[in-house]
Amino acid sequence: MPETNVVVHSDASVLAQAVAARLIVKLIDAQAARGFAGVVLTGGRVAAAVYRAVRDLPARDAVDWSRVDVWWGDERFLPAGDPDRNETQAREALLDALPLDPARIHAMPASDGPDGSDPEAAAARYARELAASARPGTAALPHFDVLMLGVGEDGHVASVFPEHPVAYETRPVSAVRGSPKPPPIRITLTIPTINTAEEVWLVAAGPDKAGAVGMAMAGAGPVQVPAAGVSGVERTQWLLDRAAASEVAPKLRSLR
Ligand SMILES: O=C(O)[C@H](O)[C@@H](O)[C@H](O)[C@H](O)COP(=O)(O)O
Repeated sequence: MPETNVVVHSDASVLAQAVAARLIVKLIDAQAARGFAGVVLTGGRVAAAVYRAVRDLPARDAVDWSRVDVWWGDERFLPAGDPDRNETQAREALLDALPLDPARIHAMPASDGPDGSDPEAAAARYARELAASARPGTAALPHFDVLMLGVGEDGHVASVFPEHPVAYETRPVSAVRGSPKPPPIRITLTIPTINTAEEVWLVAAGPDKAGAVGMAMAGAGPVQVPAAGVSGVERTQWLLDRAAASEVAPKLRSLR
């Protein structure tokens, strides 16, 4: 039976440190169990703080980074190297400091890549890349040990926005046009794909996220609040600071 944990930390800085430590342990355990680990990164300020905390933790060297597959949950559809790309920000905050196998860093296509400015073609390309790394016996997806998500003020996760057509998508990867959060064109894993991850971590900090987090945990619909529609096969972790947890029913919290 999948479980849901809610862990509330005192502030955004402690949250980032705690999530970084949790991620390192998760990757170590995954490698001990299966020899490799798959992590799905996201974008945003909270995620970037976690990446910097991982970079600065000496325990990071306990992970065999050469056997970690790095995927993205979503990407802003911009030219390669654009500072607003989630890949660019993750590389600057963490990945460039790690002895990763470049072939195991699976960035989503850029808008100046092989598919040019066609986000649908780029989304299809990423779906093929996922399928090429799929677990034996599954159709289309690799094993994601942990899939990280930020939470938007409107309740979006990755680039699945409330009431947006992408919230109904069942294909593994989708283009997103008209994103309410700039830039307007993105690529995203869809909710069904997100929900194949062994663990889904929703990481949120600050009072502006309290409403979305509160609604998601109070049973809002997944189209109105996409954060309500995600869960890990084994575990869903809500990793919050006190401000983001301020509208979560006290009985659902485990204060740290
Ligand atoms: O491309 C993006 O912007 C992210 O993938 C997005 O889903 C982000 O995680 C949330 O909007 C939270 O962002 P903050 O942590 O900056 O609030």
